[in-house]
Amino acid sequence: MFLEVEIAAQGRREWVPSESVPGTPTPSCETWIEQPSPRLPLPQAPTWVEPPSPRLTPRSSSAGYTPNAFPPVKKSPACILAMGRANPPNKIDQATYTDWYFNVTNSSDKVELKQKMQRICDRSGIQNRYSILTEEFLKQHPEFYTPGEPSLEQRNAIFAEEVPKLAHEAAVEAIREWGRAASDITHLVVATLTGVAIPGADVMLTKSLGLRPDVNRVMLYMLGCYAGVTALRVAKDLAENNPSSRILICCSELAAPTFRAPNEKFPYDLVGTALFGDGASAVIVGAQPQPQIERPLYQIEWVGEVLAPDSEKIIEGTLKLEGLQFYLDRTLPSLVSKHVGGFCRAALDNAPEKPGFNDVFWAVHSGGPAILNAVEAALELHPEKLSASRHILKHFGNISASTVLFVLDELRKDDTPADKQSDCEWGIAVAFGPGVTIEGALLKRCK
Ligand SMILES: CC(C)(COP(=O)(O)OP(=O)(O)OC[C@H]1O[C@@H](n2cnc3c(N)ncnc32)[C@H](O)[C@@H]1OP(=O)(O)O)[C@@H](O)C(=O)NCCC(=O)NCCSC(=O)CC(=O)O
Repeated sequence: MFLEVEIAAQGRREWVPSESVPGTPTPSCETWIEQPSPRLPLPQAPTWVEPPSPRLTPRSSSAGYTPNAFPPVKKSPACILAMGRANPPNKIDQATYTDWYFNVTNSSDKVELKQKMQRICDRSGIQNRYSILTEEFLKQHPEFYTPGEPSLEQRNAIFAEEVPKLAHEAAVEAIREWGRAASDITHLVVATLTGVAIPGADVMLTKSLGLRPDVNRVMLYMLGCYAGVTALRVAKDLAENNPSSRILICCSELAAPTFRAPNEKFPYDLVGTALFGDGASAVIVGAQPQPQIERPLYQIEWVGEVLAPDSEKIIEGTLKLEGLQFYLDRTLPSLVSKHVGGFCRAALDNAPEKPGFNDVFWAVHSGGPAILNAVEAALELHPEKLSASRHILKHFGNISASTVLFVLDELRKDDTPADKQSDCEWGIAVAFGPGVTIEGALLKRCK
């Protein structure tokens, strides 16, 4: 217990422990019980015990995965109303990337590591990707690849500008397609794994896009590659609970946080450096589309996520003075393979006909060829089912949270291999990331 006492000599008042004030009785437990404070009521016996949630029950396998407690909303479901994407202008040629990377980081003498990198690039399924990291940029920022050189502060300062800039471009494209004014956006959901800024990219975007100052913002920092679907989940709830709302989602990702010189101690760095690319995606979500003005693309029927048991150490990011260190365990593809089936089955069971895996269209996070192969094999998918995911991997690499939204965007185009899936009414967007988390959305294509 503390008492406020006057320290006369210094003319000020201070809070001191009651034991140090002469004449103050030491409070006993009984004293407290006799004089309950209205601000600290004694605990009451609980009258209602919450049943255990099936989403929080640890499982040894997803075979017994049961859908979560949120059934699809039947009235005014949220729809994707428009989509946009953006990449920086600098295009990487994957075939020559290894030479470029080892030259620019002054590491060409690391012959074995260079050969390993070439093998990873050759097997990456990537032809091109995009990056803000040009040779000129790196000349100005040697701290990005000088071993032991702190670079967190410089990286963050660059990301604080580049992340909203890229998101802005994607958002402008989405708003243009949507056909309404930016000031009609009521909510903004921004996801990124690239740096931390205060205020964040949500504030910069509000200003640069001319959104209303009272736009309601949600910032999703550091989730990982599944955040594109998390943003859809958040937007779905917002749209369905506020039918006139219009939610702008922006995912903006750069590969630069993990860029550094190759190091024998961290072989998984090579995997990230070979796979990750830069890109931003934007999506506008809303319920009750306005006839003649808004053209819904996909209805978001159900969204959910699940944690794979005991998998916290499979994908780990550590923020260091030298940037973000991203550990990717080699068992990730087999872990995805083990759990994706149960999750996707539960998701599809929310569709009226409970369609089979080959009866729907697929937007799978293009995490790497081994991830896509694992999903294809586990679900026994026909090869064309992942054509949009492989197309995005080939032309953009793994763009973290933006990837799955790039794939969804690709799936609505007529002139790509993805059009083989265009006659499926129902589909799934599914992504993976740290946790290990699997997050997915059941979608219905709008005619
Ligand atoms: C890296 C690959 C492209 C390599 O292709 P293959 O598997 O066909 O080829 P391969 O087995 O010969 O592997 C080539 C070389 O890479 C090495 N290698 C493979 N995976 C590795 C890993 N995780 N860590 C360190 N090294 C690895 C192999 O040992 C081999 O080295 P050597 O030749 O010397 O024997 C593929 O394995 C892949 O797609 N892996 C999954 C990548 C991944 O984890 N993606 C998710 C990113 S995280 C994400 O998307 C979510 C998020 O960020 O939130």
